[in-house]
Amino acid sequence: MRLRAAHVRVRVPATSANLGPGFDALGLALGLHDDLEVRALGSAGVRVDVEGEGAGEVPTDEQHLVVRALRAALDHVGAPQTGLHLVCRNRIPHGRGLGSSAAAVVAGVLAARGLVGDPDVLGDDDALALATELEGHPDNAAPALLGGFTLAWAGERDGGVRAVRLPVHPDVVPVAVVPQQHLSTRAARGVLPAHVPHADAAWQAARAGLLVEALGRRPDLLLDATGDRLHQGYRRSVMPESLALVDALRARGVAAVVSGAGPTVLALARRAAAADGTAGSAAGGRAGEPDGPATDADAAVADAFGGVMAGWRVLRLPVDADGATVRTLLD
Ligand SMILES: Nc1ncnc2c1ncn2[C@@H]1O[C@H](COP(=O)(O)OP(=O)(O)OP(=O)(O)O)[C@@H](O)[C@H]1O
Ligand SMILES: N[C@@H](CCO)C(=O)O
Repeated sequence: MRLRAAHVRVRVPATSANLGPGFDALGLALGLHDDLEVRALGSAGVRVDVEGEGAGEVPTDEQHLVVRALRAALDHVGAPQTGLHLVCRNRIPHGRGLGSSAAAVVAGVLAARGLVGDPDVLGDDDALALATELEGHPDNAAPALLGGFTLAWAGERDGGVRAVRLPVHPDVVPVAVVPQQHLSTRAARGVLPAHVPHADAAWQAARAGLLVEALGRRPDLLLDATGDRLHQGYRRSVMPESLALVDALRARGVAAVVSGAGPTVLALARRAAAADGTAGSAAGGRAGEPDGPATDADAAVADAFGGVMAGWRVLRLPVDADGATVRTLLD
């Protein structure tokens, strides 16, 4: 096995996992992306340049998550290691529940796919298995890789990770309400109990099934379909403001959930019937950030803030239908 390409460009979407009832299983790709450029160098070693999210915070050596995933993928397929120069242009906030770590892992795996340049190597199944192994759970990795709304599970016979894409109704607009506060997934998983009541598991199973129907064909059912009893309540102590916002939005009829391991709140809103063309967002997203169409949740989001959540950003994002992409550059 040899490397057939020396310069590749990768784009990976943000993702929101769980979506309420689908803990560690359901996920949605969002129109907010990290871009990565990788050059294989003749010399050994690694150089990492980071712009945007994570700049000055993430390691810029062999410990960088994209580098670790890329090297793991090269080893996995028996390709040679190489010197690397990475340029990371990051837009996905870190430690906020928008799948930044899965995006970094998937970016590294797809960069390896591009460098190897063999269509039979590191296909989607293999890439998902490897990304899941590195990330620990598949619910962000699957939509980051495949795009859209995904369901991931462990196969009955071999335990291997599988994923399918499910339809999303075109009226659905995900609205991410993103705090400044970081929370690591590790910390948010640390407060979960080892066991949950059987009645809660049964209650949740109905909602997880309903969510597939609601997101695909019946957005009017999204409020019922996004209920959760298996993780969000247990996490209240480590993200009280997020859960207060979820409660306030749900009380106003908005299908709000904790995005991934939080603390971002995700509302699965609907495109407003008569879009008023209003740009901007309830709490003022930053210049240059994506800002989708007006939704039926905008007034509730503005109202639920109550003036106490300064610094939170509201991002109306499209669903990303493409998933991760890799291109080989000739130079
Ligand atoms: N683009 C990146 N480059 C390098 N390291 C990254 C990158 N993105 C994330 N990381 C690492 O992953 C950490 C965040 O991962 P974590 O799983 O805690 O949160 P998340 O992935 O943003 O949220 P969630 O898993 O709940 O969606 C960062 O603090 C950083 O160490
Ligand atoms: N299912 C995961 C998503 C975060 O990566 C969790 O909630 O811990």
